[in-house]
Amino acid sequence: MAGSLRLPPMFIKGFLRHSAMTTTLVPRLAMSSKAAAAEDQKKPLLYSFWSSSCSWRVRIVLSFKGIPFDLKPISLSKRDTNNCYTDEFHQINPMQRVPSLVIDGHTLSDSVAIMHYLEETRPEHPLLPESPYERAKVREIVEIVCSSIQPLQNVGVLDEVGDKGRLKWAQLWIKRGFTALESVLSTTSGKYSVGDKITLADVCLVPQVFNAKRYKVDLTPYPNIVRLNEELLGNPAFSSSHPHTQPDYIPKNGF
Ligand SMILES: O=C(O)/C=C/C(=O)CC(=O)CC(=O)O
Repeated sequence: MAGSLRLPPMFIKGFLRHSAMTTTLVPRLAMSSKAAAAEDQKKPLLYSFWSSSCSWRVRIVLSFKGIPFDLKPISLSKRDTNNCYTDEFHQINPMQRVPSLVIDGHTLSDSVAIMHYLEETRPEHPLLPESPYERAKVREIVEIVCSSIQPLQNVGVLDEVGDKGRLKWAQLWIKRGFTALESVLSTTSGKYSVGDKITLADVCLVPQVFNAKRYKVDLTPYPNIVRLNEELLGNPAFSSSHPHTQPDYIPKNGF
């Protein structure tokens, strides 16, 4: 895992705000300037927004696999000047949302595609189990979050729903999906969502719980989800990439 993960979050946050926004703090401090320049050249660039659950998925995978990267904040809000709705950003992400990752000479978009690319090209610290059955269960959980929950409650959809109904709408789809997830997890989970190793299922679960809290969903009916979320937030790959550690994080309404 990335060597920066043991630094206190406040140090990381302060450093990121005033530096090149890289997650490779400790390795870089120990590097010669020539080695650091070579490292910079091949480092992936992640376009990310602090509150985007899809961006957090990719940050977790990069951290878990120990892949150093640079980060460029792109906002999902039209009110911000660095928003994703510019012609320039359209060239990077045709859906005009985050995340996008520039890596190996390619520009990739859509968090699930990016996660699989990283898993296939950087198999160290695997995030898919070996058994086909367990892989299928991981993919089932990934699908529940990434197809049946998050797309129905993302900011673009909620903006269309409007201020009056947005909280109720977000809660409806999160609760529906969490009821299914809770049932799946009751048969698949060990220490983590599928067995005792961290997988892509966990990578998708934690950011979705963050969204659930944001939209004030009562998590009492979902004890497995709550237990797994607490366990995973103790892992450095999840805590170091948390939205509240991001350089573009703006505390708002206590969230
Ligand atoms: O890359 C994806 O899988 C999806 C991205 C989005 O829907 C944008 C986003 O991050 C919205 C959110 O999580 O609030």
